[in-house]
Amino acid sequence: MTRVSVIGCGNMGGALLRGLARTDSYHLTAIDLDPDALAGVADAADETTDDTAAGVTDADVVVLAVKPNVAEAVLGDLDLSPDQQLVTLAAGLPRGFVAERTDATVVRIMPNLGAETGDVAAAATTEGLTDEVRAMLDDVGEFVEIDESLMDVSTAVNGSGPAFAFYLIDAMKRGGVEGGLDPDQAETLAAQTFKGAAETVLRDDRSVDELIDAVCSPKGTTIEGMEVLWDSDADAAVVDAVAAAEERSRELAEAFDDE
Ligand SMILES: NC(=O)C1=CN([C@@H]2O[C@H](COP(=O)(O)OP(=O)(O)OC[C@H]3O[C@@H](n4cnc5c(N)ncnc54)[C@H](O)[C@@H]3O)[C@@H](O)[C@H]2O)C=CC1
Ligand SMILES: O=C(O)[C@@H]1CCC=N1
Repeated sequence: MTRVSVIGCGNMGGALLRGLARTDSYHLTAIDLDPDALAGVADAADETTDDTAAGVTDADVVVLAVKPNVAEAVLGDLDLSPDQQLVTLAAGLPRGFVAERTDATVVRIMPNLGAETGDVAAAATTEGLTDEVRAMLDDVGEFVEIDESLMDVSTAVNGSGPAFAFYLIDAMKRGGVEGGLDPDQAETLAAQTFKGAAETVLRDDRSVDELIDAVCSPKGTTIEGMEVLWDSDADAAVVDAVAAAEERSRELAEAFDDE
């Protein structure tokens, strides 16, 4: 059983804890200064504490899931040994910045909120990635190994990506509501449609263009909607959103270069 301590049990740390708790492979310690955050993950964790130093002592893997601007202070409270793994997931926080402040083996990852349901899309730096962390990421979804230079774009695509997907689901829902569907039913239909389409892209050998073709019957309904999308800048707006998030990740990283 791998002992995992998660420091910072907010949106991301909480999702990871709940995802790992779905398996029986982990002893989970939740660490946070906020009692409400600890109460929110009490069902998933085996232990909860606001004592960071004590909470990480016996951990095989320590996950640093606090905001980037408090990471340095938290690292100062840790005294980890070389046989421990430190997983950092803060946007923009360079792996080297963390590695300079701990004796533990450090890997940088960019997960997303899908961890909660076992559907994470995560990227991990090849540097510092161990089989123990690979197994953890496997247990909460899918991951790819990348060079750290690609972490900013990964942060945009799969870290921020759920927000972009929520936005698109909401637009689809709005279309349904405008056509007269009940809002709850429209949300179910829109969200389940995105889920099914995502599964198809992941499992089917056909390209996205071929899959679009498979939905478009000749002179049918879909082609009418696709013509509207192809004539719009919808795809360019999504590409721009990814670029803006990527740029912000770079800016966050620059703040650590100055130190
Ligand atoms: N929210 C998301 O979808 C994703 C977030 N991330 C990264 O995860 C990190 C956390 O983000 P969120 O979960 O969204 O933030 P959050 O604000 O929801 O959670 C942060 C938690 O850290 C706790 N905390 C603050 N100082 C602490 C300390 N000294 N010791 C222990 N706990 C402390 C807070 O009480 C809070 O519960 C960030 O670095 C972010 O870049 C990465 C991928 C996705
Ligand atoms: O918005 C953020 O900065 C964090 C990192 C990726 C998702 N949420």
